[in-house]
Amino acid sequence: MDPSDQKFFTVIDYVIFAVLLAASMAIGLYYALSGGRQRTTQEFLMADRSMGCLPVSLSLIASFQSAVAIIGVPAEIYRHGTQYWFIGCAYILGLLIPAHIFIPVFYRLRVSSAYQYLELRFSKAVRICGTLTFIFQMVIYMGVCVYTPAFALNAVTGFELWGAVLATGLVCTLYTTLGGLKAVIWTDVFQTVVMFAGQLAVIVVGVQKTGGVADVWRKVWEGNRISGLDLNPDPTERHTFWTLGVGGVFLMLSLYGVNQAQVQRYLSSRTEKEAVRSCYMVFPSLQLALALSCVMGLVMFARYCGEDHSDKLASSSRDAMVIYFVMDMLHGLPGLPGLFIACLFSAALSTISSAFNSLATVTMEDLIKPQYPAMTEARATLLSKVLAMSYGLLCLAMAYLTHLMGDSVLQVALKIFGMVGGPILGLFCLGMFFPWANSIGALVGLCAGLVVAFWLGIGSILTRSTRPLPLECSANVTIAIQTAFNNITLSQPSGLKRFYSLSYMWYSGFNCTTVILIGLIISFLTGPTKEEDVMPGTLYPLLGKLFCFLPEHLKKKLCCVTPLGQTLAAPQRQPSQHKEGNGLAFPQEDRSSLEERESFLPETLVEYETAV
Ligand SMILES: O=C(O)CCCC[C@@H]1SC[C@@H]2NC(=O)N[C@@H]21
Ligand code: NA
Repeated sequence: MDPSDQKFFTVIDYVIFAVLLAASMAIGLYYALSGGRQRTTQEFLMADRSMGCLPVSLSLIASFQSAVAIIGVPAEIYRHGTQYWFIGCAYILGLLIPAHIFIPVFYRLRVSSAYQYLELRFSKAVRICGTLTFIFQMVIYMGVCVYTPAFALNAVTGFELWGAVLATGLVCTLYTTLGGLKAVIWTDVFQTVVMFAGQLAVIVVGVQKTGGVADVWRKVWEGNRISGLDLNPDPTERHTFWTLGVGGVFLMLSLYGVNQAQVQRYLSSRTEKEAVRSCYMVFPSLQLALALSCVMGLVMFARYCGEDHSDKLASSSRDAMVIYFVMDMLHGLPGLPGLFIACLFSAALSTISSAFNSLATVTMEDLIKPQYPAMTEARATLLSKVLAMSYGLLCLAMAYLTHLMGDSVLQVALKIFGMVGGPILGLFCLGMFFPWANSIGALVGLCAGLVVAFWLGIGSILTRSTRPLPLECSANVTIAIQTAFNNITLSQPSGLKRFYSLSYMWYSGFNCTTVILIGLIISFLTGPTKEEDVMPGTLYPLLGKLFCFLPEHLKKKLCCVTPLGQTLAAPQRQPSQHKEGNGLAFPQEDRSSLEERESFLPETLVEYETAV
């Protein structure tokens, strides 16, 4: 099927795509004109802290399930087999730890941005560095997310590339700017449904066109795409149970534990229990999303492995071949290509809108408001909208930068999370689990972690050794030859080369550990913080729980055993606060008022304790 002459899209397909954009716009407009009409930052950025756990859980998934996963994961499965599916094992701890450690800490401090925690625990400088690192990470990630669907479509169907990027970027910027977090969450819900529907349609049609489930399974099995449990402990092995199941936990924590986009959703929940429940509800839907994209890769393998499509497939980039497969399956079924396009752009829009909104929030809360505490609510809300708009335009520029990256988009996205998200995760862990850590240690730890992360990341790109091609799709090659082929041990890299060949799935864990180690060493060298000097509510007694077998007096000396801080009541009005309404008051109070607030036990804490 030659892309040029095929008429891919009938009118109905364009209509479906247009309906998706229009529906997203409508939701944005609805929230701009209803409720508080987005007149306060409390509503615009925090959805009035009124959200239920179902929309929040679907929005949590949508934030980091973009076209990158929908295109990148099937391409991954097609080339390397189902080893990647083991990342699903990382979802267990990757969601339990955020639910029972990070959410309680953030929720009880009643912060609006995750980085306020860093000021409470360390200092304003640490907060600003954390915020800037987050902004850097999300701006690059946004570029990948806008670019992926548009580029892949253009490569296969000639679908107007920059027109699609502009349409996506503008529609997304508009409804995010108009409707705030409420609009972003509800469009995420709608877009997640479209995302699942589109992938399901491709799988059903694909299986049916490839001779049914039995045939698909046989072809996939013979092409040995079903990877077994690979327990190879070698950390330079790209995908094994350890790199995905354990390394993946750190990746998940950097996203679902401390990433502002997710923290903002937890904080927009009605109660702490709702936030914890929404985190639990992410698990089944995330497994479903992973299964859909993996099965899509298997069906694609079954479809093409027998026949020789390698010339056409090889011509387009590895990621675009997924679109090639989809168009091959769906063309001639009016409406379905349009549904998949809508699915692709829904995945992109829901991620980009979350990124815009979280970027506007942290820029407002962490960089601007502390400088202008007397800013009026109206001006602050207007500025937040201007920020959402400007981040939208910046993202289009980043999309062009992605054009130059060239690697598989899934790999690029996961590397960004590992290189930048890992150190941020390390910063929060340093603050929450180690009472001795001080501000200097945190700052030096973060900087050192970022330097090492970029040294490793860039080093791995520059020294990318041409590993033996993975199992090619020649079904008739006997497994013996394949395994022999795969076991060709390249001259095992040594020293620095070995360091550069660390699997990218270990980046999050490696960089997080670097920040913690360096942060602790510097803290001890510059005078460790005493536990009683730490702001209450900013420590989690992880070490106390891990060493629960130690006698009490040893535990007291060794590590913090203070129970987790209590839910602090809604922040009192402060003289410095602006006149209208109680905007995003965050705990700038001095220690005394915090202790005073600690005195009573607000309902949410009791509720939470009984729930868990
Ligand atoms: O889809 C993307 O935009 C990024 C790729 C997936 C990011 C990680 S992988 C583990 C977790 N599961 C998801 O669906 N997203 C995150
Ligand atoms: Na998404």
